[in-house]
Amino acid sequence: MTATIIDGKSYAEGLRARIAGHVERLKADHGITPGLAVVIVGEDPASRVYVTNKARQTAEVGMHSEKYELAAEVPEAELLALIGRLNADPAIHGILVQMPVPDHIDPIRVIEAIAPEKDVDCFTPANVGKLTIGLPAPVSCTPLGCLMLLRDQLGTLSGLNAVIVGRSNLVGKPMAQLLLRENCTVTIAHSRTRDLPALLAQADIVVAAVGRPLMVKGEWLKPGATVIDVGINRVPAPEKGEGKTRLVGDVDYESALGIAGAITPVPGGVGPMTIACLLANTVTTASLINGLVPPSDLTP
Ligand SMILES: Nc1nc(=O)c2c([nH]1)NC[C@@H]1CN(c3ccc(C(=O)N[C@@H](CCC(=O)O)C(=O)O)cc3)C=[N+]21
Repeated sequence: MTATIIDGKSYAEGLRARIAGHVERLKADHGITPGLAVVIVGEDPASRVYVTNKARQTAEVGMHSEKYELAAEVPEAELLALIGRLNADPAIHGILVQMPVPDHIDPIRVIEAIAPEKDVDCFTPANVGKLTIGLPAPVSCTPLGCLMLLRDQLGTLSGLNAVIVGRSNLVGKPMAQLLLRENCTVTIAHSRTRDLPALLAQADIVVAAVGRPLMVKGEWLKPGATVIDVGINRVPAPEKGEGKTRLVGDVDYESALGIAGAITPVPGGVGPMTIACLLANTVTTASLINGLVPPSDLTP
């Protein structure tokens, strides 16, 4: 048996087309152009390319896009002041500060400065709380993208065993909340978990989000499991030439292919969904800020 490849890139394209339709309607019916501001601090070239891609895709779906590139040594107060101006700007409905920020800046202070109604990452305590009790609010982009792919693949998730590998605030914890809402039986495994293979042998759904290249082995999986690989690890690829690299996930893809029922590739799986869900969240916040019900196909 060979696993179905879950094409996140193509699902994300379709999602962006739907988002463009919602943006069109918000403009035509309500005079609202959803606006997203992306803020990056420092010179990391990979992050810059990635922020540029976000800005481009934002514009492509018809939204207003702003990009702020601050020097690595910018004082924390200056970043907080920018966030304050974006909070007050009626043209902006979503604010994303690219993480991580340089060491002299406290990420918690940055997150807490973002107005929860514009927090398209779902990083603020207010939105994490809303996610937990199921109130309408933006939902963490990567977990939302994973959930959309899982539903598309499986239909109902009710009653399935889901094992999430990784307990980060960014992915593992919000993913657990979303899967609980879907009536999955949820286990969060992490670096201190005693017997990961024994847990995975029971898992109908595996979400791997530990940031360790190729850690989850195909032999550990329950035959037919649906595997969502969140890892995006850049590793050396001497076969491509000296100094070259390639992207791999947290799952040992080659060995998983013969055992899983379905699996997301890296690249082309979860990554493109994360960006599309960022745009989806900006439509959601633009709707909520204006007292409108957000489109139901963009929220869990
Ligand atoms: N406030 C904040 N929110 C984030 O959501 C956030 C962040 N900070 N900091 C960095 C991480 C990383 N992240 C990615 C999203 C998409 C791809 C993506 O599209 N990847 C492509 C490949 C890209 C390539 O080729 O390098 C793929 O998987 O197919 C990658 C990485 C969002 N992050």
